[in-house]
Amino acid sequence: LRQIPGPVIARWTPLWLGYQARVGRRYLAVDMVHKKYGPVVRIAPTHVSVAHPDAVGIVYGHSHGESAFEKSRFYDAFVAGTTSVFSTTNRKDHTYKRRIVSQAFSSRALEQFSPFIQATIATFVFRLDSMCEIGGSIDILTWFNYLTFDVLSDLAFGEPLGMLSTGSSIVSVQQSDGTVKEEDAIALVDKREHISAVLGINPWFPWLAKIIPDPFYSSGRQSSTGLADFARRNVWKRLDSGAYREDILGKLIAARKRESELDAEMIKELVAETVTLLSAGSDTTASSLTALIYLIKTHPHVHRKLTAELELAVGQQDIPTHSQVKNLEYLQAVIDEGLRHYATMATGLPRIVPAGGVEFYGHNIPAGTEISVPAFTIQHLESIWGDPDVFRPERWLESPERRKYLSRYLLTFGKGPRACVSAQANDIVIRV
Ligand code: HEM
Repeated sequence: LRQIPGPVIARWTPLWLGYQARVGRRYLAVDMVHKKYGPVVRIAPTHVSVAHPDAVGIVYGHSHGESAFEKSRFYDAFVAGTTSVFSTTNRKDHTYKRRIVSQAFSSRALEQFSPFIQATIATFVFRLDSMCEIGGSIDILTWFNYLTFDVLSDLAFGEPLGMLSTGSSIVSVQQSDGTVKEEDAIALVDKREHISAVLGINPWFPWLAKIIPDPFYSSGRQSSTGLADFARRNVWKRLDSGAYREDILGKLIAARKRESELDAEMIKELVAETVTLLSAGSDTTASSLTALIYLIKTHPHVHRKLTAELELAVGQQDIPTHSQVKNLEYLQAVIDEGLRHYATMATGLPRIVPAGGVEFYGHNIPAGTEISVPAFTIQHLESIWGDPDVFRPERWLESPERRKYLSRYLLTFGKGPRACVSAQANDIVIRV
C-alpha cells in the first residue's frame, strides 16, 4: 500500500484513526484527508478509504462468491456473547440470520406493529404537549431517545420500558450473579457503540484497552455487559411467560422454533439479536429525528411547505397512521435530505478486499486490505449533489431519474446485502 497517500502517522499506526474515533471526529478527519490527498487515502496501515461515487456499488454491492467484499473484523467489537445479524462476518451465517430477522421487518409485520408504535407516539405527544403548556425549553434528543427506547422495547420485549411516562432512562438490570443494579439505558447504548467503534479499528485495541487505565474503556466494557444482562433478563421473562405476541421477539422465537427446539445456543442468539436491535435502532433513530427537527425549524420555508402537506393528509388528527403518511412526497424528500445532510452513519463501513484485489485510480489494493467508502464525504461530494452544504429537499423532487440517481449515494442505511433491516421495512432502495 506504500503508493497510496495519507497522513504519515496513519500509514504507520492505527492509533491516528483510533484517536479520531475516540474523540468522535473520525468522519470529519477522514473527510479532511480526502480533501488533502484525493479520493484514495490510507487511513490506517492496512485500511484504505475510497471517496468516489463508483466505489459505492463495488464495495457494498450484491457481488457473489469470491468477488464479495465481506465485513471486516471491525465488527468483532460489536459481538454480544455470540454474533448477531449485524456483527457476523460470515456470509452463510448472515444469510441464515437475516432470513429470520427479515420476517420481523416485512411491510406486513410493520403494519402489525403499527398499533403498538402509535400508542407510544401518543404518550410522546401527550408529554410534549404538557411540557409546552408549562413553557421553557426541552432537550428533544433526550425525549426522542425515550421514544425510540419505548417503541423498541415494546417491540422487542413485549412492553415499553416506560421512559416516556417516567421521564427517565434508568432501568433495573439483573447481572449474571443474580444481583440487580440500576443503569441508565441510554448511556449503556451510547457507551457500547462508542467503545466498539474505537476497539474495532485494530485487533490489538481490545487487548490494549484491558491494560490502559482509562475509565472510557472500563466503563465501556461494563456497558456492553450491562446491555446484554438487560436483554437476557427480558428474553427469559418472555420465554418463562410462554405467551405469544405479534412483535419482533415473538417472530424471532417462532422462526427458530419452526426449525428446531430452542436450546441454549438459540437463547444466546436471541439475546444477541435483541441487543443489536436496541443499540442499532434507538440512538440512530433519535439522533436522526433530532437533526431533522433542527433542520426543519431552521429552514422556515421547508417548515411551512411540510406543515401544509401534513395538514392536508392528516387533518386535525393527533397521531397520523403509517398509511396516511407513507406516500407523502415532500415529507420523504425532507427525510432523505436531512439524512443526507446530517449523515447519521457518517463513517465508512469497513469491508475486506476479496481475492484478486481491486483497482481505483491506478492504485492496486491487494486482497485482505480493509476498505471503506466514507458516507459523510460521499453525501457531500459536489460532483453528485452540486450544492452539498445546502439543505434543499427540493433536489429529491426534480425528476424520478434524478431521485433514483441521488438515492444510490445516500448511504445512511448502508447498501447491498448488509443494508439496514429498517430500510427493508420501508422499501428504501437496497440495491446499488
Ligand atoms: C435512522 C435510523 C437508522 C440508521 C441511520 C441505521 C443505519 C444502519 C446502517 C448504516 C447499517 C449497515 C451497517 C453496516 O454495514 O455495518 C444498519 C444495519 C442494521 N440496522 Fe440500522 N439504522 C437505523 C435504524 C434501525 C432500526 C430502527 C433497527 C431495528 C430496530 C435497525 C437494525 C439494524 C440491523 C439489524 C442491521 C444489520 C443488518 C445486516 O447486517 O443484515 N436499524 N443500520
